[in-house]
Amino acid sequence: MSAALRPTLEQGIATLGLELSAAQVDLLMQFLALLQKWNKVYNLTAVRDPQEMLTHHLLDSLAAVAPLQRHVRGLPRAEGALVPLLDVGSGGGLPGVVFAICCPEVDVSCVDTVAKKAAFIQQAAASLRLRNLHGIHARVESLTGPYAVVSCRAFASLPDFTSWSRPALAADGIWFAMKGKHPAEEIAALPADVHVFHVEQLQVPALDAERCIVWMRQA
Ligand SMILES: C[S@@+](CC[C@H](N)C(=O)[O-])C[C@H]1O[C@@H](n2cnc3c(N)ncnc32)[C@H](O)[C@@H]1O
Repeated sequence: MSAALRPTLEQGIATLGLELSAAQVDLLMQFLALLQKWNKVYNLTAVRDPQEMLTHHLLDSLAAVAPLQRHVRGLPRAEGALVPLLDVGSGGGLPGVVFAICCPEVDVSCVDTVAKKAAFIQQAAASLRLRNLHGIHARVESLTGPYAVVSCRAFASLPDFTSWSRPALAADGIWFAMKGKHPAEEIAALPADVHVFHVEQLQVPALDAERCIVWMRQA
């Protein structure tokens, strides 16, 4: 059934200007199928309609891929070394699994307090053969890094996200928070030692909604 959604996915990828191989598109479709299958058992996301899963989850996460790639490709790193990224409160793997599929140069750890969600990520890593994807069952507050990038989507307020994940962030790392409309009040509530250096507007294909990435670093 989800094969019928492939043209919409491919159209979205083209609109976003992403250069993904046919194998990566296959993996995104397989991930969508896994999410649909295991959502019935594990209750991974409230979104149940496959078309809506594609637009609200996959395309929404894909909209953040080019900004992430731009950042990661600008980082100095030894040849073959992967950039460690922690996706906080990843739930059913959004955006973490999408990042692992689209950015092989990034090593993605998805942390969630709910055991079955972390187990789903481990299962997805095994069945999609993604060696750069890991599920961690923990509270983010208990993790230490260092991660060069700490991301989240639909997780918590910016003050909570940054204070809970600060021990996991590398000294020169960045926070990458996916948000709806510009979160001016949350930004105003951040402590002085968290510096917002960019709020980047995103356009999600086939979704008429406001989206942005709040880029932050330790001041
Ligand atoms: C609203 S869901 C968002 C899931 C996913 N990021 C998405 O965009 O669909 C928030 C997730 O954060 C997890 N969570 C809440 N508090 C957490 C904590 N302190 N550490 C790690 N995960 C947490 C929840 O279990 C839940 O799966």
